[in-house]
Amino acid sequence: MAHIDIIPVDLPGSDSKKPLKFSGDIFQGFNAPCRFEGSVEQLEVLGEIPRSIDGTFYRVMPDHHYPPFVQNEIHFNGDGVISAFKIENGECDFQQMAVRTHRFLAEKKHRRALFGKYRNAYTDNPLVEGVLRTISNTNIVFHRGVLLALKEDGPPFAMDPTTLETFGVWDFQGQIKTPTFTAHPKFDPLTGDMVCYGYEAKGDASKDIVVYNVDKEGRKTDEVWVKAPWCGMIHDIGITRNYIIFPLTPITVDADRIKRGGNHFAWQPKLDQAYGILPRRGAKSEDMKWFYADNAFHGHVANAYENEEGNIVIDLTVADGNVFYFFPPDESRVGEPPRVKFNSPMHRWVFDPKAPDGTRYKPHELFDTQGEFARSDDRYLGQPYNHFFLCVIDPTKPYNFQRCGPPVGGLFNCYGHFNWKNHSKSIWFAGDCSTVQEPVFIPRSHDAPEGDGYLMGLVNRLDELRNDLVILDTARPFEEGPIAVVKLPFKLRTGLHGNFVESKDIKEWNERLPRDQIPRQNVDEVIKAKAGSVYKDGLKPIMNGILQPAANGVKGTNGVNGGH
Ligand SMILES: C/C=C/c1ccc(O)c(OC)c1
Ligand SMILES: [Fe+2]
Repeated sequence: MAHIDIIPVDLPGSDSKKPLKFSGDIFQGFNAPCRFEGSVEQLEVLGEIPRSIDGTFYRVMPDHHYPPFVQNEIHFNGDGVISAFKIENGECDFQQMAVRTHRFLAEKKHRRALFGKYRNAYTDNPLVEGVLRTISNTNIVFHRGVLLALKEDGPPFAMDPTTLETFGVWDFQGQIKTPTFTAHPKFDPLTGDMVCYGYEAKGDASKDIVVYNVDKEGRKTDEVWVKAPWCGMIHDIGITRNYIIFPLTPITVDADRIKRGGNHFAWQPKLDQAYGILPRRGAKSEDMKWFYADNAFHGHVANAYENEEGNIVIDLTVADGNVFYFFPPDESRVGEPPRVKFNSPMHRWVFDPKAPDGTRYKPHELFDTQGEFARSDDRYLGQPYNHFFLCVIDPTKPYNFQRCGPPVGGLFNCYGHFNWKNHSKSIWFAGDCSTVQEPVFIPRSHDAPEGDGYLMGLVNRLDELRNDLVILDTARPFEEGPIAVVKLPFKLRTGLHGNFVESKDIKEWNERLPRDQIPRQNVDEVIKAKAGSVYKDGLKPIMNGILQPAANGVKGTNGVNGGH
């Protein structure tokens, strides 16, 4: 009788011809891989999309293209995929494309994962030593005719707003070459300036922060290098007319932990939170001041401004524990269950920019709600304002655990409209099988009052494994529900940030900056390994958590079988 050999099972990421298989809890239920690129014209619309909405809602989600080979992989380490909802004449067309990062292209060539842990190059397959490993999965912004897909560990990738084609790394015409660039640049509506920065700007674990101003003509007008009191995450900032505020979160970076193949970040339960204050124009390194407050975890900034006394007001959600459970403290005991419930009200801080470095503060005021992903009317960015919007967690509302399982991506079950003026709240509950993703605010018209317009965002229908794009009218109580629901015939995944871009801005820039004049990256060139980048200290990359000292002067081998 014929004998059938069973082929031994290879490690994921090996050269075997085994078909892809995703396993592990970050790929379950609503967060099952999407990996879709393409378009759907004329999505089904319930209700009516206001005809005055003429533009595209771009948003980004992490979506691993290949199954990871590292243990305890995290959602934040997935390839950036851009979804675009183009709205015109009451209709909506959908388009989706992965950002062609160097990492994505290198893995695509080999048809498997080659990059290891989140922000840890020591865990990569030696095949891709020195290849740029950022994945552009955190924000997507429009800047002078291009979309910039952003992740704070690397430079921006530019894309075509119309086709979602990736042009390549964007260095602002050679003006910005630092290795890291924030996912939260701020656009001042009064001056047209872009305020941006990079932390860990001199490599892993460096305390150096670089801060830039790019003016409305695209010229870099300011560059200042400052030091943080420790190397920690600076994910988002606030700007006022004259200052930049840098929330520094007590989640820190340790070079040795990284070299051992550990996590990039670890939560520090005993460390303060800090706020760096820097003048926006003409600042020198020594102008940076740091204020401190008790340990807590920063969410996103709603807005910031200077009040009549010349003090800095900054509003952001702040949680009372480590929201990033996947970056536990170094000393945390194995098997200790991560905390899942936090208080995360909107915090208002009022800082005196003339107070001495090291001054301690308490929150000035709290807005009683539980939420994250604050948005406000971008026409008022950096100026006195009243309206903000949040993804809200209302634990008193029902959740159908039986049908939906654990709420993937967090139990944000409402959109909220808040007003500082009278502390009013208006809340839409998305339903007992639904959660919501970060919304965008669209003004009703250019001269509409602050906060008057529409809130647009993706709802996860956890029972149907589908997304809806909902539109709420901010002039009506949110309790009345959306005025339009755009039905996507399939599901995406938990996303991060997005922005709405008006069609007229895209058209105008298509004329100012013809697409064929934008240089394109060369795929073969960008995925070529640039040897010696991170391993120069005598260590070679590790796989599956095992450190391997490099043989004298010998670089890592070809990585067959995952390089173990
Ligand atoms: C709320 C999200 C924050 C965030 C911070 C750092 C990251 O690398 C990231 O990747 C998707 C997300
Ligand atoms: Fe963010």
